[in-house]
Amino acid sequence: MTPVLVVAAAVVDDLDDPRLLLAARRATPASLAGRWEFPGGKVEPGETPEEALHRELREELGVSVGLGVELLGPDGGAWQLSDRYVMRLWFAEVLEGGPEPLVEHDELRWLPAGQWLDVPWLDADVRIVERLTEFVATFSRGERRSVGRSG
Ligand SMILES: Nc1nc2c([nH]c(=O)n2[C@H]2C[C@H](O)[C@@H](COP(=O)(O)OP(=O)(O)OP(=O)(O)O)O2)c(=O)[nH]1
Repeated sequence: MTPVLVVAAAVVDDLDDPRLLLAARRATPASLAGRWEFPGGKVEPGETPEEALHRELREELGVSVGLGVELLGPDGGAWQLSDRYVMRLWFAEVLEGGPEPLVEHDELRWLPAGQWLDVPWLDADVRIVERLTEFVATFSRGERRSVGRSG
């Protein structure tokens, strides 16, 4: 069976110099409640992944965002979450709105640099947060600190 595509965002305070990372604590379903994740969700038929991501962030957090670069994963460019789900993840910056935990989440937290791994992420997200941390550190050492601005 082809895995379902989930799209999500590493929302940071500033795409040009990311320090704070937004983590969202799941309220549902019971099996995932209390664990932290990247806001996002499944791509609906007829949507591009980027359209789905903008919709999910509006619905879940009440924000509109600008997208940065995609954090490519080891599984054909994506991140296998389980037998059923594969995820693609983009950096994003809030352009308008909250963010607030409107649905699915009961808490949002801006994690400071150096503390991005300090909440109990969903199991499949741990290696992604590790990669994200490395990626941002590499950028910060380079001349250009931006993690992009693509739409
Ligand atoms: N959004 C999101 N889902 C994740 C992450 N890590 C992870 O394992 N998942 C899993 C949890 C879910 O079993 C699955 C689908 O995500 P979802 O439940 O947010 O999708 P959705 O909002 O479209 O769901 P639904 O309520 O419409 O059914 O992906 C993550 O970082 N973000």
